[in-house]
Amino acid sequence: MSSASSRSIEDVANANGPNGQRWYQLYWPRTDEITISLLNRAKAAGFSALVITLDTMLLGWRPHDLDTAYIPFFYGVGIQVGLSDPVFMKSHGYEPVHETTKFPFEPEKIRDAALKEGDVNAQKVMKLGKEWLGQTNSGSFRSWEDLQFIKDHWDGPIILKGIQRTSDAEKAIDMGIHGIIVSNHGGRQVDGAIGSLDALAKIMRSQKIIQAQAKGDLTILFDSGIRTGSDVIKAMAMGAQGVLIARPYMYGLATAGQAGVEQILMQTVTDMHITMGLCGYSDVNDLIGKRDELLELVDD
Ligand SMILES: Cc1cc2nc3c(=O)[nH]c(=O)nc-3n(C[C@H](O)[C@H](O)[C@H](O)COP(=O)(O)O)c2cc1C
Repeated sequence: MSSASSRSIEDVANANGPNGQRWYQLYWPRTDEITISLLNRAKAAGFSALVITLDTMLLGWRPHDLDTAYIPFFYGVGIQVGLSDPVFMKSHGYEPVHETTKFPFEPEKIRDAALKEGDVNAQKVMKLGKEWLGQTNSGSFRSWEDLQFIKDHWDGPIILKGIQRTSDAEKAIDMGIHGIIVSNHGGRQVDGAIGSLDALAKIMRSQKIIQAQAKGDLTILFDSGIRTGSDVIKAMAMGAQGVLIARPYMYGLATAGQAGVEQILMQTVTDMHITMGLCGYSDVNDLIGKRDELLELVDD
C-alpha cells in the first residue's frame, strides 16, 4: 500500500481482510511524530513488512506534470493517509477524517472552487494537500544512520526501494536490512537515469550480495519497466527473486476498474508461464540467477 493512497491505511486493511498479506510503503515524513503515527497505524492494521522508498525524498523535475499543473494531492487525491492521520490532522487543528471514501474525489471541482469561488472547504483540502506533500516528499534527505529511528519503531522486515548502486545494496546488508527493491522509479526521478535492469546486473556482480541472498539474509526485488512475461523472467534470471509492476496495473484500473487490474495481473502471469515453458523451465524459482543459461535463448 502506497503512502500516496487514495484510501486510509485502515480502509485498505479492511478491504484486504484478516488473511490478506500486506506491506506498507513509507514516504518518510519530515516530522518524526507523524512517522511514528504511520508506523503504528500500519502495524495495528496488520501490515507485516515496511517498504521505505528512498528515491523520492522530493519529486523529480517533471516537465509534463508542471506543464499541466498536475498535482492531484492539492485537490484531495492521494492524501487520504494524511487526512486520516490523527497526529497530522491535529497539528493543523482538525480531527482526522476516518471515512475517507466520503472525501471529495472531484479534483477539478475542488480546484475550480478553491481558485474561482473562494470555497472554504476546497481551500482547506488544497492547504492540507500541500502540507501533506510537504511531509511525505519534503526534500529532507535521510542518511543511513537515520534508519535506526525506523528500526526503533518497526519490528517487522524492512525493504529499501530505489536502490541502484552496488555500494548501497551492500550497505543495506551491513545495516541488517531484509530486502531491497532495485528500481529507478520508472525513470520519473532522475532524467537520464540508467536502466534499472542494468543496475540489477551490476549489483548482482557483488559476491557479498550473492552470498547474502543465498543465505536468506537479503531478498532482492526489482521494478521499473516490467511489462511482459519475458521481462519478468529476464529480471529473475538476473537475480531478482520477485518483480513489482506499477503503471500497467494503473492502466488496467483506469480502463476497467478492478476487472482491469485483474486482467493485467492475469495476462502478465500467463505470459510469464508460457514464456518460461517455452524456454524449458517449469518452476520460476529455477530461473533465479540463471542469466547465462537464459541468454542462450533470449536477447539481453
Ligand atoms: C503515478 C505513479 C505513482 C507512483 N507512486 C508511488 C508511490 O506512492 N510510492 C512508491 O514507492 N512508488 C511510486 N511510484 C513508482 C512505482 O512504484 C514504480 O517504482 C515505477 O513506476 C516503476 O515501475 P513500472 O515501470 O512498473 O511503472 C509511482 C509511479 C507512478 C507512475
